[in-house]
Amino acid sequence: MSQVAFPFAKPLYVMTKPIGAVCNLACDYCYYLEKTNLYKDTSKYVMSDELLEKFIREYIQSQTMPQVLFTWHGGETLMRPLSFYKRVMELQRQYAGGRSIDNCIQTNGTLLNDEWCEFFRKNNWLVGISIDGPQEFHDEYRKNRQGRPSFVKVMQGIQLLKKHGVEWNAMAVVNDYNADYPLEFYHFFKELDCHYIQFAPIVERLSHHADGRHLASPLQKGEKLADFSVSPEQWGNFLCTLFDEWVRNDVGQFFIQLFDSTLANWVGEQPGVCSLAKTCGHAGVMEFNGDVYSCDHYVFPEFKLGNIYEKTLIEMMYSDRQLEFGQMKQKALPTQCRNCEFLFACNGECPKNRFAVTPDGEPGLNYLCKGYHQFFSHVAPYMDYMKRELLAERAPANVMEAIRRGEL
Ligand SMILES: C[S@@+](CC[C@H](N)C(=O)[O-])C[C@H]1O[C@@H](n2cnc3c(N)ncnc32)[C@H](O)[C@@H]1O
Ligand code: SF4
Ligand code: SF4
Ligand code: SF4
Repeated sequence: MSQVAFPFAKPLYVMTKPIGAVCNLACDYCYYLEKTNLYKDTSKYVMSDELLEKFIREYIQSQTMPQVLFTWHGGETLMRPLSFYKRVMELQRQYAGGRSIDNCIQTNGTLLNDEWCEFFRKNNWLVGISIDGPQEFHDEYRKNRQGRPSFVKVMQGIQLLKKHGVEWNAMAVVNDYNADYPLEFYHFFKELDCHYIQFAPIVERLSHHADGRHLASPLQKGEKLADFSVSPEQWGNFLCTLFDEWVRNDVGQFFIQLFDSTLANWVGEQPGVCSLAKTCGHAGVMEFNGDVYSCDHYVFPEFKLGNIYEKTLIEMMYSDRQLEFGQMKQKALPTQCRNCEFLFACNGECPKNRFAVTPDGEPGLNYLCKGYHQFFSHVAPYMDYMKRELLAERAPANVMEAIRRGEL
């Protein structure tokens, strides 16, 4: 058995895939859908009741903190019946042992109905809805297998969540198609009265695997970029334009995860988004059959940590392999990043995107580097201002007034 670090100052965090990669949609850019190919000997990608109970018990008992966060992820989480999640609640109550338990669930929103919403409201679940902005942008890639778009259903789902007073936030991806319209995008979310927004860049490379998967593993070199990927220039312009609007009008009202995380790094706090953190490996993933992987974006055979029937969650999440996976983010930084004035904010971003080469030929540069560098340079004076306000125990939102006074 590998060495296990104990006790833990941080919560142990493992996202769960109760229906594996199975989904009622087939979004063109999805990194997860093709993971069913890893489990070809199964026809049912469904977590058993036995595994669910084992996971819930062990997950709760592995925590050293009084709060426990469960995250239900997919595939499409709502393809499990409501009875599955009612059972989750039952088991959590049974094994809570005095801890306070929170749940969040990520969904495409198309299967929501009154019953689901009542359940989420009653049990205080946080619902993450994937929606890529206005209809034209969303429907470009978020379709079902027959090519039918999903926007109308997602919007019906959001209306139901609102009607029932369910707490929800939006997850939007930025791709080649929607990246040039940051303000249309942002206004759409503001009109929806969505105050917590996560924007994630789409970066994927194509490859051929014998089992039928077609997205490249981070270990593969020289693979072709997928057309739906956002370009570094688009990403930089998207973030800067969005930031300009937000910093003038919406600080403290609308929370854009990447901006909050940038500010966190500016003041030396832990950022909320892993891509800007110093290390990786804090969030594992457990598949429907108990297989545990290093990260949701590293569900590849070479990054499997084991199976919960063979090793404990603690053994896997605190194994040497996982600790190395976490450190690799820093250790593998190219010289350009090590010398970069914004390393403290960027940390070289996600290692999965580090397939570019620096101008002097060193591999391992982040493909989005140019976009991030543009963004950090652009926001630096505002971040400096907000940092000063925070350090003086004043509200960072004062930055808006400073801009109006012409100080920035
Ligand atoms: C894989 S889905 C699973 C949960 C659920 N089916 C949903 O769509 O919300 C989780 C999130 O990943 C996003 N996503 C899909 N493919 C992506 C990719 N290639 N890169 C980054 N995010 C991606 C989706 O838009 C979604 O917000
Ligand atoms: S709805 Fe979610 S899991 Fe399904 S294809 Fe789209 S992004 Fe992937
Ligand atoms: S590999 Fe990327 S997605 Fe995974 S923890 Fe690291 S930064 Fe986050
Ligand atoms: S901006 Fe570019 S050079 Fe600087 S840390 Fe980020 S990826 Fe590296």
